[in-house]
Amino acid sequence: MNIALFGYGKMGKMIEQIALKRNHTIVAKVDVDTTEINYSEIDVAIDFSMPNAAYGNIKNCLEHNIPVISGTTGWLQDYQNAVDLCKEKNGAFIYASNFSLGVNLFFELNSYLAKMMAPLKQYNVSMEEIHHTQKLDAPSGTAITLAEGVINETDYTNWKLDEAGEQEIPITAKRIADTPGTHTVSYDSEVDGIEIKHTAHNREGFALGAVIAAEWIVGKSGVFTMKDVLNLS
Ligand SMILES: NC(=O)C1=CN([C@@H]2O[C@H](COP(=O)(O)OP(=O)(O)OC[C@H]3O[C@@H](n4cnc5c(N)ncnc54)[C@H](O)[C@@H]3O)[C@@H](O)[C@H]2O)C=CC1
Ligand SMILES: O=C(O)C1=N[C@H](C(=O)O)C[C@H](O)C1
Repeated sequence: MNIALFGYGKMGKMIEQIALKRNHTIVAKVDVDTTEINYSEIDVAIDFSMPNAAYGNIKNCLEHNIPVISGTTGWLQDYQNAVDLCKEKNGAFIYASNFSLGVNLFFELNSYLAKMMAPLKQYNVSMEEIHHTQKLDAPSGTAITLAEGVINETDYTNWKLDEAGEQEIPITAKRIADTPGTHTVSYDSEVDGIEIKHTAHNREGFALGAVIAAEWIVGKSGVFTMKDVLNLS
C-alpha cells in the first residue's frame, strides 16, 4: 500500500517504521513546510499532526478521494464537518483518540465498569491522564473518550478539567517528561476505591493500530471507528 504520512513528528516516524516492516511504501511525508503533494500516488493517508492542522489535512485528503486515518487529538470541534464531508464525497474516514489495542480494550472495560457503578451513588468517578511535556492539548483525547464512555452509562452529563460540578467528571492532566500516556479511571466512596489503569510503555501500540486501521479502510467507504476495525462489540 502507498501511504502518505501527514505529520512527520514522533508518531509519524514511528508509523513509518511499522509500515515499512509490514511491506508498505511511504510515498509522502507531509509536514508544516510541505508545499506540494502528489495525491494520485496515495492509497491511504495517516494524519498525526497538530490540533490546528488536522482538519485541513483531512479535508484535503477527502477532497482528493483518499481514505484518511486521523489520530490527531484536540481538533474535535471540526469532527462533524469531517463526517459530513466524508459522506458528501462518499469517502472513508476514521478518527480514534487512541489506536492501541490495549486502550481499545480499556474503553470496553471502562464502559462495563461504568454500567455496574451507575446505580451505586455513593461512588464518585474521576480521571487522571499523564503525558510527556510536549503534548499540546489537555485533557488527552483518550481521557475525553473515557469520560464519554462513563457519561453514556451513568447520570454524569459532562467532563471538566480539574474542578468539576455535581454531574461533571473531573479530569486531572499531568505532564511528566518521557511519558507516552497513562490513563486512570477511579471510583471513590467514603469506605473504598476502585481503579482501572492503562499504561502505554512506548508509542508502538498507537502506531501499529493506525497502520492496521489504514490496511482495513482501503476499499471501504463510510465513517468508522476502531471498534469496527478491531471487531469489538
Ligand atoms: N490517536 C492516537 O493513538 C495517538 C494520538 N496522538 C496525537 O497525534 C498528534 C501528533 O503527536 P506527535 O507525533 O507526538 O506530535 P509531534 O509534535 O511529535 O508531531 C507533530 C508533527 O506535525 C507537524 N505539523 C504541524 N503542522 C502540520 C501540518 N499543517 N501538516 C502536517 N504536519 C504538520 C509538526 O511539524 C510535527 O512534526 C497529537 O495530536 C497527539 O495527541 C499521539 C499518539 C497516539
Ligand atoms: O499526545 C500523545 O502523546 C498522545 N495522545 C493521545 C491522546 O491525546 O489521548 C493518545 C495517547 O495517549 C498519546
